[in-house]
Amino acid sequence: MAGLAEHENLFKRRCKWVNGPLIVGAGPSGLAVAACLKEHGVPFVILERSSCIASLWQNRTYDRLKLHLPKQFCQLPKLPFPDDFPEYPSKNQFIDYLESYARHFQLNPQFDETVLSAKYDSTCGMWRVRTAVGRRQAVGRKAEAEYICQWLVVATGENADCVIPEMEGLEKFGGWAIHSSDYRSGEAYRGKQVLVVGCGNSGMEVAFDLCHHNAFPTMVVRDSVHVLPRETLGRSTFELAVSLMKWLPLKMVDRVLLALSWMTLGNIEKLGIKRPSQGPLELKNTQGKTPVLDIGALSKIKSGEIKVVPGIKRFLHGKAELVDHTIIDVDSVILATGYRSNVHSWLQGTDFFNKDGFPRHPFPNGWKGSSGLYAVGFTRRGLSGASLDAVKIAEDIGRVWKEETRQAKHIIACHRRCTSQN
Ligand SMILES: Cc1cc2nc3c(=O)[nH]c(=O)nc-3n(C[C@H](O)[C@H](O)[C@H](O)COP(=O)(O)OP(=O)(O)OC[C@H]3O[C@@H](n4cnc5c(N)ncnc54)[C@H](O)[C@@H]3O)c2cc1C
Ligand SMILES: NC(=O)C1=CN([C@@H]2O[C@H](COP(=O)(O)OP(=O)(O)OC[C@H]3O[C@@H](n4cnc5c(N)ncnc54)[C@H](OP(=O)(O)O)[C@@H]3O)[C@@H](O)[C@H]2O)C=CC1
Ligand SMILES: O=C(O)C(=O)Cc1c[nH]c2ccccc12
Repeated sequence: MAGLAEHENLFKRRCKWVNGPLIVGAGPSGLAVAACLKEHGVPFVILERSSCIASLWQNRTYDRLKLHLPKQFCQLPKLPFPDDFPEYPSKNQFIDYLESYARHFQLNPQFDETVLSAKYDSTCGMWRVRTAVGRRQAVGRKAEAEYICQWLVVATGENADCVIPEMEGLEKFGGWAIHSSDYRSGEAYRGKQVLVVGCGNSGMEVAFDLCHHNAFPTMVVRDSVHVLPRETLGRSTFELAVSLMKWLPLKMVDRVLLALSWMTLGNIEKLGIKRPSQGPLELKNTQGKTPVLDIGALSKIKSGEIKVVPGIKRFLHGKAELVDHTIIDVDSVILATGYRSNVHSWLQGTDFFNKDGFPRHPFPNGWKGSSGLYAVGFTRRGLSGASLDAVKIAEDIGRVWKEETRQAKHIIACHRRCTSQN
């Protein structure tokens, strides 16, 4: 009976055959794979839950945001940034580039379509992907669709959902409490005591922006973090690290980076910011924890404009109690507590992804699963990692596509010959 009900559901949904791969997500990763597939002559469908490309960049970032790696590490395959872009493009320049990238390659994602589930059907050797069609905020029942495809490319990103930790008493706090992805600028916080929870790149940059709007930020550093200057000796620290990696082992590069950071930033432990025991690149590679590339927050911490406090024990009305039992006044809270992958909420029946929604096999082996499954943008290596994945995936699918097309043409030609002879 369950089988019959499932069949009836299938007929109620719109069912579509995808000629080529189905790509889930129209962020930089999904766009990069699609552009590379175009170059190989492979058709595809891109599904995107929001109403625009690169929704993380367009809808969930603050105004002050700039790329924090130099531009050559952030451009997508096959189309470089315009020559007049600065070393660190602004968020709007990056969005303009992505829009022109999508136009140039005529990628045309299907917007407002959220993938609800995807499962490999071994009886037909195809992926079955269920979606909800319509705006996320739309009221009423949404239409559903089902796609059948040979290849499934997961491009939903490392930052698909916000991490909002459970914090005792937050419901009693009474003031504004938002995630950093909802923060645009410090304009609305002028003169306010703002508690920024988290000290990754988002926490640091939000606290820095708040200073520029005459708010009074206090940043929670519950554990440890690496802070590196964005530039060392007039050169990008990241670029320097990439160059050193060609000659030195990772641990040695970490030591050089830490020595150079000490020269530029001084001893940050004196400011209440403990450094992790692993080096910055080692920590990024093993745990995915990105070092902070400082654009000015540290000097605000030194000057006392940004205060640093240890972890939070609980919230009270208009206040926060810290783990050292100090109680501080707080008008607003910004949770710069990071993001997580959402792959587990929709991809079923495969152990290719681990419990955190990242490929089980780390870089450079996490881009290809079995049965036509691929992952792009889960290398914890930012946009350059996504570009590397995209090129490999398109080559791999392109090879099979070419062979299958050749075989299909051969069969059609044989069929034509047979029918013309009879
Ligand atoms: C604030 C911020 C700044 C960053 N700056 C840099 C930088 O300077 N340099 C760098 O290299 N990296 C940077 N990163 C890393 C970042 O991960 C990449 O920049 C990039 O956005 C990743 O692209 P993506 O396409 O993999 O993921 P995303 O940009 O997150 O795109 C994924 C897309 O999938 C869609 N999606 C998710 N779930 C579904 C579903 N179920 N159905 C349909 N669609 C779905 C989402 O709506 C989204 O549009 C930054 C990240 C953040 C948060
Ligand atoms: N300019 C740029 O290009 C920018 C890039 N980014 C990138 O975006 C990605 C996400 O960055 P970000 O949003 O900062 O997230 P991260 O995951 O890097 O940082 C989250 C922070 O929140 C802290 N945290 C989590 N839960 C709690 C809690 N309950 N109490 C106290 N602290 C908590 C974490 O501490 P702990 O480590 O102890 O868990 C950590 O300091 C990164 O890759 C980053 O590099 C972000 C902003 C700007
Ligand atoms: O900004 C990010 O989140 C990135 O992942 C970019 C990035 C890739 N490798 C790094 C090493 C050090 C600092 C940032 C990055």
